[in-house]
Amino acid sequence: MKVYIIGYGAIGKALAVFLKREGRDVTLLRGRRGEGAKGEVPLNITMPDDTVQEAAVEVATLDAFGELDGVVVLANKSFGNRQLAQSLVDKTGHSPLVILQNGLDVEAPFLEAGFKDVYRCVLFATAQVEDEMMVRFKPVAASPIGVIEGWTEILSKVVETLSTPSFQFNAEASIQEVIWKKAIVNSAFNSICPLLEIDNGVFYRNEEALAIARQVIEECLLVAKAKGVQLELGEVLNLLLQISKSSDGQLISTLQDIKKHRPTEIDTLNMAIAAMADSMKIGERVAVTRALGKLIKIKETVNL
Ligand SMILES: NC(=O)C1=CN([C@@H]2O[C@H](COP(=O)(O)OP(=O)(O)OC[C@H]3O[C@@H](n4cnc5c(N)ncnc54)[C@H](OP(=O)(O)O)[C@@H]3O)[C@@H](O)[C@H]2O)C=CC1
Ligand SMILES: CC(C)(CO)C(=O)C(=O)O
Repeated sequence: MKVYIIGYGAIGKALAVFLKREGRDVTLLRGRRGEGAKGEVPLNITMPDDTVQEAAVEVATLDAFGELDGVVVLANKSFGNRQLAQSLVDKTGHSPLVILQNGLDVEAPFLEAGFKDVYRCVLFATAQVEDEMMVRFKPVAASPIGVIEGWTEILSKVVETLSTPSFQFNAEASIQEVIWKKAIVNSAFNSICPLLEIDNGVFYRNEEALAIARQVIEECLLVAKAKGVQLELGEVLNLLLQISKSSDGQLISTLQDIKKHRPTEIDTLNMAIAAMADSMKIGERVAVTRALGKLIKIKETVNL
């Protein structure tokens, strides 16, 4: 199956190089319409052992294609989803749409636009753009993909099509639990670290920062529970500490975005949790999560 990856960023470039090197048919599409021309671009991915994987990948714009027939992977930032859903709705036909993004309800714009074959991936890998042609990539574990709307047979095909030795995926039956667990952890990382202007290791180095993260997690767990997703405090705290240790010294995406004067994904993290809590009339129970999210919104706006 042909693979179209939307989003010429860290994750999109890494995935495209690994697929190309395995001989798969892959095209990287610019997420923002009209930017960039069609052609082969040499991309380099630096692995944790400092070896470099290189491939020339076809890069094109979305408007170069009338139809996208294959697997369509979204590796763009979630704030672009509403506009992308409109650009893609008449192009994808029965092609499965696989969303590789952090956050809650990121699939909503596609479901509302009538997409019928939608899969969600929770990424357990980190990628950082070093320069336009170079990305540093670190796999942490296989990244689970689950069905939002679609079929388990197609899910298996998607997992097989996207997996390579360097970037592995697996099929996950309980994807909502994994989505929530990661989104809760991100609501702590992506708000507290940028506000402190500090790297991800802060939670295992500093007890007071960890105490605030714990408050965020406790609040988010109430919302998850009200949504029918049961998670234990201990398992979410463990994931936070595990990521804090394994990405010690690295800057979370929201802090990188703020430093580069770009919009952030906080609307699909803390602000999404606050909005869900409001809609279930438990808005007053997520005061810390909401306040941290609002501070990020202010930091983002004054910085743009
Ligand atoms: N990098 C990481 O370590 C991790 C990333 N993730 C998630 O993966 C997703 C991709 O992240 P990452 O690759 O790091 O992000 P990058 O910022 O590196 O790349 C994202 C790409 O999204 C596209 N984009 C930006 N704005 C818009 C828009 N308004 N509409 C459409 N497309 C847009 C751009 O591509 P173009 O130039 O083609 O427009 C951009 O290069 C995010 O949801 C992130 O949270 C999750 C875990 C780890
Ligand atoms: C927490 C982390 C680093 C894990 O991959 C992440 O999700 C991000 O960079 O946004």
